[in-house]
Amino acid sequence: MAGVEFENVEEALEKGLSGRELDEVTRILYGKKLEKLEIPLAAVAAAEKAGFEVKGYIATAQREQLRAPRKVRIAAIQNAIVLPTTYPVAEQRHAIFMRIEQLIDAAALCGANIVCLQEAWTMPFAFCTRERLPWTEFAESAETGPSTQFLQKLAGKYNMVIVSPILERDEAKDEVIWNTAVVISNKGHVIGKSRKNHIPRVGDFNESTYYMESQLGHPVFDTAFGKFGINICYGRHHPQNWMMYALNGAEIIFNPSATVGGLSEPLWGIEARNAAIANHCFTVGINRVGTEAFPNEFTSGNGLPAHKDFGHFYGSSYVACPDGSRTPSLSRTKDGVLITEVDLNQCRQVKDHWGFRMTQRLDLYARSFTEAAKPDYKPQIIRDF
Ligand SMILES: NC(=O)NCCC(=O)O
Repeated sequence: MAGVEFENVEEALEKGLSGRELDEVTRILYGKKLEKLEIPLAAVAAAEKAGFEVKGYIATAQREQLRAPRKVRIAAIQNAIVLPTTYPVAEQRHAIFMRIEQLIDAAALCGANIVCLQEAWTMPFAFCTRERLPWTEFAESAETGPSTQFLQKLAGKYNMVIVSPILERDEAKDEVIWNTAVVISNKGHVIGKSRKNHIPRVGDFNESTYYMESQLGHPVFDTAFGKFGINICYGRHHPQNWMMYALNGAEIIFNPSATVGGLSEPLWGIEARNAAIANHCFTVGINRVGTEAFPNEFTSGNGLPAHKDFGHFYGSSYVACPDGSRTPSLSRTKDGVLITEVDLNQCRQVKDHWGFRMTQRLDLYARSFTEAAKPDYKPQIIRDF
């Protein structure tokens, strides 16, 4: 989209509505209103100085007699690339590292326990080009690569778990490239990794040129601050993908993404939120911001002229809760840190209330999926002719 980008849906609602009408529209669209979390002055000052946004919310649970509250502060970080895509790879990456350090420092000031970065955060989202060099040079070892080493220091320093979605080169196995999220513990060691399960072949998202679907299943990481899984970007369109992380015990499912307004924006606020409701867990949608232009033109396979940019990455990161409530979004245009204090006890409380797990009938669907996956499957249709 050319010209000035529209800033934020919630701000537009607040400009147009007020009083009881605003409260009712917000309740119906967003669920129970989440209280604001006070952001420490040092974080506000750092954000103002460096030109990013910090917002905070609190998602409560009922008090229980036998379980203490399990409060965890989740930080979702969204950002634009810093240097043009024509700069040397090492310089582009270093500039992003420096920016991410500012954002993580601010998250730490807000007491973040788990931080998740956006998909392929170390690089421009160059997969639209279908070119290999220089973009594949951003790929690195999940266990020992530069971004892992960089984040290990911050994780240890701030006692925070960090989810780092990168372009991985599996140095131990055929040097193949993967779209991977590395999980770094609050002590600074690599706990493990999860890979993207569903690879897009839509619009300019030509990612199947670079990497294949994960063979690692749906790992859930049991960390000092709760159990979570990572459903990378396009996987959010697949309800079964969310469901499998939840069945493996995830209380939080992160959805680090890179997606543009022209393609997916009307779906964005629905999919992660619906997954939180359906699976009795918290979900965290994180999307990059900005417009990234590439040196060479590429086409979108739709008959329109070749072009050099992808369109606008609309940010709008948010957290959705098991009870259907959600935070407002971060900006559509600015880098930002969204801090959400959640009480993980809400997962089981909502599970007991709505009972979707109890009524899910996995055995029925297991049989149906097995049949539907057969090449000679006949859909169950009853015809009126
Ligand atoms: N990165 C990625 O998977 N993007 C696909 C587009 C979308 O799912 O919105």
